[in-house]
Amino acid sequence: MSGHTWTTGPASALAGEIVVPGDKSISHRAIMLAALADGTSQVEGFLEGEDTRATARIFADLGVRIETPNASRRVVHGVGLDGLREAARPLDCGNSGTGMRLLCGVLAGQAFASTLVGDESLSRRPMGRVTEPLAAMGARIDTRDGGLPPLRITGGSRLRGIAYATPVASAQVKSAVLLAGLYAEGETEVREAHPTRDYTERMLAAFGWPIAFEPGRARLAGGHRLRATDVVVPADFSSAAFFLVAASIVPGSRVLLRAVGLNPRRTGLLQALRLMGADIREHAAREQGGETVADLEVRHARLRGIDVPLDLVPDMIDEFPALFAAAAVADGTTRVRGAAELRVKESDRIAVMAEGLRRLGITIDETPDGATIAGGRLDGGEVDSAGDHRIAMSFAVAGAVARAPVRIDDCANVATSFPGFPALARGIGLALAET
Ligand SMILES: O=C(O)C1=C[C@@H](OP(=O)(O)O)[C@@H](O)[C@H](O)C1
Ligand SMILES: C=C(OP(=O)(O)O)C(=O)O
Repeated sequence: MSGHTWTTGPASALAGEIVVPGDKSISHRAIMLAALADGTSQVEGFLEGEDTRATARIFADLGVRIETPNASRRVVHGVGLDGLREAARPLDCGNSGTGMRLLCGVLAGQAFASTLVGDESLSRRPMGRVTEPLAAMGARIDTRDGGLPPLRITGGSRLRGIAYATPVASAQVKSAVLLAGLYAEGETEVREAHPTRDYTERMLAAFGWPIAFEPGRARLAGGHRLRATDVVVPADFSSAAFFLVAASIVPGSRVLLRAVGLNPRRTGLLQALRLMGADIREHAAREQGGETVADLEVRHARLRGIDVPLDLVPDMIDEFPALFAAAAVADGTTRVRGAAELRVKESDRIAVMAEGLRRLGITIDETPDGATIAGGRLDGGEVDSAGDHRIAMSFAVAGAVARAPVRIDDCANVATSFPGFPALARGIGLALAET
């Protein structure tokens, strides 16, 4: 396991080629759909993170045989849509909102009861956003304190399809409803005011389930089967993001990130960084497992502050901690609005980033749905990641251009999405020590 405290020091030019691990969103979904399919599926490029391993462990607890012939590969012996068995213990989603919310949809359709639990952070995250539409479909799910985990899903309910307009831009909510829709009578439709990542839709289609989808709308009916399919998981853009920012801000840098997934619903940060003046080029764009991937070459550039366009927000929702780090060292002011969702992630990412950047001498004003960040020179100091993987990695990157070492506390959860980050970071020249 990676150390719990990191110290980063000033870095000179970053250089090298790296391959970041597999996409977290796709890895979760690959296990879930392969488990519910008829036949055996291979998953290649599976993210060996704690979040996605928790999902695989849960399906094993539900009676699915999952083999690990080697790291980053899973062989999933699907049990068919109605082949899951009641687990002998509560199902532990760990730190993963994606795992818990998508599983809610799957488990609402089972004949048996299940309990979903999570770690301290996940136990504070809102689940009403999935339990409410699932209840409207006929599911019975009990929560703690009006919407928090643990979740007790009664099972055995007859589900009915619904037409649902999501009140928050959330691929997790959309996916939970669509997955319950597999078990529902009639048609299930989800509409979104702001389109979100469409991996559930794409993967359902790849597993042979009839589904119609376009940005902002997805529609399917119950009563079909999933057919085993091999899945190739591309490298996670959200993990690449830290290196895009690092190489952009450290003078003299040139870093090549190989075969990064560039689903348009994920690459808002790429556009935001380019608006800030970043020099990021895409090479050898190609298809891999139904997704576009490309090699990203990033060179140092002088960044300037921007007003982050509102329509980019859902496409970069996990990248705001990294964007805040870039904004902190850019010339001028960066304004983020329309990003209230950041307050209900693994931590309150607006508050935790603001607190840490202030400790490093940056002026930042919080608003309920964003922040105004005055770019400047970072001092050294001590910051707390609040156990949030993306905050820890963002400060590790920011520390490379601070005047003095930055100590980052509570970094163990980086293993949830990006095991091996410290070694890869050191490999391109970041000075990162773990204790
Ligand atoms: O569907 C997914 O795989 C995810 C959706 C997003 O969450 P929301 O649906 O809560 O926006 C994102 O933050 C998370 O990291 C992964
Ligand atoms: C929000 C995240 O994940 P999840 O919701 O799955 O915990 C994330 O990885 O930044």
